[in-house]
Amino acid sequence: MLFKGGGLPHESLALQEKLFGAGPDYNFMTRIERFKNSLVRVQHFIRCCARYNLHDHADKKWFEGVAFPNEVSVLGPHSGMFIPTLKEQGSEEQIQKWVPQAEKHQIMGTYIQTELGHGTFVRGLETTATYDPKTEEFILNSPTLTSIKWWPGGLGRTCNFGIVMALLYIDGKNYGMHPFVVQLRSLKTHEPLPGLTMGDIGPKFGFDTVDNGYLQFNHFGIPRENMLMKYCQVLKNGTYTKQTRNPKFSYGAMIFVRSMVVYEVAGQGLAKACTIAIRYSAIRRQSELKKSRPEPQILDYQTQQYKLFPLLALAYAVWFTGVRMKEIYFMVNNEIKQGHTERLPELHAISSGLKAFTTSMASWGIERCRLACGGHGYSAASGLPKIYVNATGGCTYEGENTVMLLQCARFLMNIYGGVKNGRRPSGSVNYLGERISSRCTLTSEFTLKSLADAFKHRAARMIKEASERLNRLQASGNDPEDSWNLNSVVLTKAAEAHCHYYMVLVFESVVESVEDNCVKDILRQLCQLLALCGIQENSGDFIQDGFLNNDQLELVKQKQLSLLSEIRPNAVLLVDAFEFHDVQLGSILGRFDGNVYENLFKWAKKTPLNKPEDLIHRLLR
Ligand SMILES: CC/C=C\C/C=C\C/C=C\C/C=C\C/C=C\C/C=C\CCCCC(=O)SCCNC(=O)CCNC(=O)[C@H](O)C(C)(C)COP(=O)(O)OP(=O)(O)OC[C@H]1O[C@@H](n2cnc3c(N)ncnc32)[C@H](O)[C@@H]1OP(=O)(O)O
Ligand SMILES: Cc1cc2nc3c(=O)[nH]c(=O)nc-3n(C[C@H](O)[C@H](O)[C@H](O)COP(=O)(O)OP(=O)(O)OC[C@H]3O[C@@H](n4cnc5c(N)ncnc54)[C@H](O)[C@@H]3O)c2cc1C
Repeated sequence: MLFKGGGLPHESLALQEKLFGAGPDYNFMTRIERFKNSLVRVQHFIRCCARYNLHDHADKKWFEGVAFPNEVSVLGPHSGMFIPTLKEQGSEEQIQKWVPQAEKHQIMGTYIQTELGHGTFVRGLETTATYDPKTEEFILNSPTLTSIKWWPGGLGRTCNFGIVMALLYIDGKNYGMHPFVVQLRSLKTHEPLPGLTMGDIGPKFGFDTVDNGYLQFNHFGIPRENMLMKYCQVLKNGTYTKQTRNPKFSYGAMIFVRSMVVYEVAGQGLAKACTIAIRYSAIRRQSELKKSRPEPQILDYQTQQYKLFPLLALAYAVWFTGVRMKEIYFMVNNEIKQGHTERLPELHAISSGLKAFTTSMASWGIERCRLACGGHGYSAASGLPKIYVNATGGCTYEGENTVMLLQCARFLMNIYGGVKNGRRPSGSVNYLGERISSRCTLTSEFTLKSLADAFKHRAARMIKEASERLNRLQASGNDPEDSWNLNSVVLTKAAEAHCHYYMVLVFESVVESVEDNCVKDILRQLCQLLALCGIQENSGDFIQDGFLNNDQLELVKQKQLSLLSEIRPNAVLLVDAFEFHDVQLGSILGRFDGNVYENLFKWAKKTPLNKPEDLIHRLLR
């Protein structure tokens, strides 16, 4: 079982629940109906968790995949950010107080950080939490219009609790950003508590099932015990204490979600889109390949294969990379819990870089899948619009992608600078300490090692050049900040090259680990295609320093084209192997039984615009 691990039993359980599998069609609902319908499913999900004894995060995730297909429910911020932040940043006492209630959904929480005026620049956030030793309270306040909290999922109508990130002030001194547990709504009436102005921020590009909200504090008091105090404490008399700690620990929730997004959002979204487009391309017949012969499946056109098979390879690559990213997160997080924080900067860099690289690629790939489905791809019946709006949110939330690439680049520059001063890098950047061959070893055999080496060369060269350019900009009189900005396009490209290499390397290692020779051969073809397409699309990067020559580029093109024919017989099986149930795809084009046309017709007949009593009918009569 290449993909699912222990998931199937929970998926089957979820599929037995009538409320999840059937019910009203999402595409025919208004935004409010979508939101209400999601809340109904949230409540049912909570009942199911109790009934089936689902406590483990991973088990719940399998269930959620069926209960909330291609959408985020209010449980996302609750279980993905509120609970993890309590667990990671709360003292033992605080964990005991809030986590059990949160896990039983007796309280529902969210993560409240972004403000109207600032999302990216966390140090620019303005909400204040001022300690008053007389009342032993923190007074939360929104001093400006731009300080109003804006965007948190579930804040608008649903959540009664939140973790608020605010600037801690004691005796007029600013101690920086800290997390506070805040009760937002009455547990009896569900009304916002006095001193809070809150609501939903309005319709969005997607995320209709989540009430992203706003929140304004008017000198709102919370008990001293509500600051999360694992790493820092404010004593009753206002004394501030902290353990020797990295101040970036309070950014831990962001690292967690970024690490999960690679698999949960980018990997799943692209794999679903490929499943839909490739299955449909095997059903759809159009035009003539040969005169007087039956119309071919559109998947037999080389151009269609050229559109879709590189995306299929990418979907496998992002999936594997997402699984690896989760493993790294849990490994390094365990080290950190034991006091070893050395790998935090690397974790921050790789999770930021991969979150950005994979969500951008997936977002672009899902749109290409839609285009590859022709007219029917544009219909909501394809399921692709919903998958797209959900996945493309990942390019912005949890750190805007360009900003995240620059964070990754910052780490790469630090490491490269260290190497110049004789330090040995390790982990995901150990190659920066190697002597990189300037001669390309690619031959027509295209071994995975030689392909990965080509990406290693490209990443190492681009990082080196970005670093040298930065130094030159400074040497010519620019200050460090201006030099950084004047170099930032080059820096983002260096970070992308690093992430691209990492992804090829992960895919290569998965192929090498497979024992079944048949599966191994097929995965090798996909991995080759991924790498060859990467070389061709970025050919300038590979020829700029003479690493690759024109003859080799021609070989790359030839091999790419021959791989398309080699992959064709297995293409549908390769998407079936993701094992998405029809409920999870939400697509008529991607139905497992291939019965596309009959169901498109049935679906169109159900559209609300066809209802006879409709106002439009009366207007047109
Ligand atoms: C098996 C499975 C198990 C579990 C799965 C269960 C649950 C999963 C559930 C959910 C997750 C999965 C999927 C998600 C699905 C749906 C998502 C649903 C909803 C969406 C939620 C979205 C929520 C949000 O968006 S919350 C708001 C997020 N906001 C941001 O991300 C803001 C971005 N900005 C920043 O991060 C920073 O401010 C900045 C990095 C841009 C700041 O830069 P600046 O240069 O100003 O940095 P400084 O603060 O000064 O830092 C200087 C040094 O510190 C380093 N640094 C920065 N950040 C970090 C960090 N986080 N950690 C470590 N180090 C950091 C920085 O690099 C500098 O280092 P240097 O050494 O000085 O160079
Ligand atoms: C669907 C969704 C859900 C969300 N959920 C939550 C939530 O639950 N909780 C929460 O607190 N927040 C949430 N957010 C907010 C989200 O985290 C922020 O929108 C995100 O971090 C981006 O910040 P921003 O909006 O300030 O973008 P901006 O920083 O204003 O970005 C605008 C442009 O400026 C550029 N830019 C900004 N800074 C730099 C820089 N230093 N260098 C180069 N370019 C730069 C960016 O690249 C981008 O092109 C959510 C957002 C969305 C879309």
